[in-house]
Amino acid sequence: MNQNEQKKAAAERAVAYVEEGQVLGVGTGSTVDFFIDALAGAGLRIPACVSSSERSSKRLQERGFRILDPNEIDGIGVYVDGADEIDPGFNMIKGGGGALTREKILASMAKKYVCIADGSKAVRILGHFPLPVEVIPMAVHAVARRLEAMGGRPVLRDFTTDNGCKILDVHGLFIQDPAGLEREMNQIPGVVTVGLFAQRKADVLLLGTDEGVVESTRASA
Ligand SMILES: O=C[C@H](O)[C@H](O)[C@H](O)COP(=O)(O)O
Repeated sequence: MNQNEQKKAAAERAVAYVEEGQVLGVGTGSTVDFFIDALAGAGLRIPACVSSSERSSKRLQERGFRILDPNEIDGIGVYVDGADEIDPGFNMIKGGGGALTREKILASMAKKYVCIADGSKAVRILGHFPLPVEVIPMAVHAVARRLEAMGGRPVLRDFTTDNGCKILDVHGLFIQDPAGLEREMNQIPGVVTVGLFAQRKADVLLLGTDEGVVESTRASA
């Protein structure tokens, strides 16, 4: 299977995790696009969705799904989203599509996070993929200097997020302590969200591979 076929296979498998009658959390990205299409074809009874981006909301609405503001609900049963990298402990780098802040909010509201990805996303150590950091526009230079002092090489993305903020993609990191780095970067004034998901990890991983979809559950310890 090529990369897109792996994404599609993982996305289609995720439909089995959707709980009928419950509000569904939907992330952002090319793998999630496949998921939305598969969901639309499945004919499940889904009262509404909350989504992590304008892009996904639009795709969902075009396929007949109702979108709610997360402020209108108390929690999410299942949240389905992709990842840019995921390590054996299910720590992730996310935000390649720029939706990291809303993704982190929805992931934090969800009982179960189902991660869908192609095989290239599974890594031993996070950091080959540049780490996205969403930043308040007036703090871009100050935050970039702090990230450089931490050993990274931040590059400003030519992009404005759905929240009106900017993204610094931090190259050159070799992330041996994802939770520690997430905490440390979160403390930098002007940082909205770090695209490291080490405090709220995925619970289930559906990984598309040449041999089919490999399904695994995070060890709770
Ligand atoms: O902001 C985007 C998200 O974190 C995506 O889940 C991530 O970038 C993976 O995207 P894709 O499914 O396109 O590889």
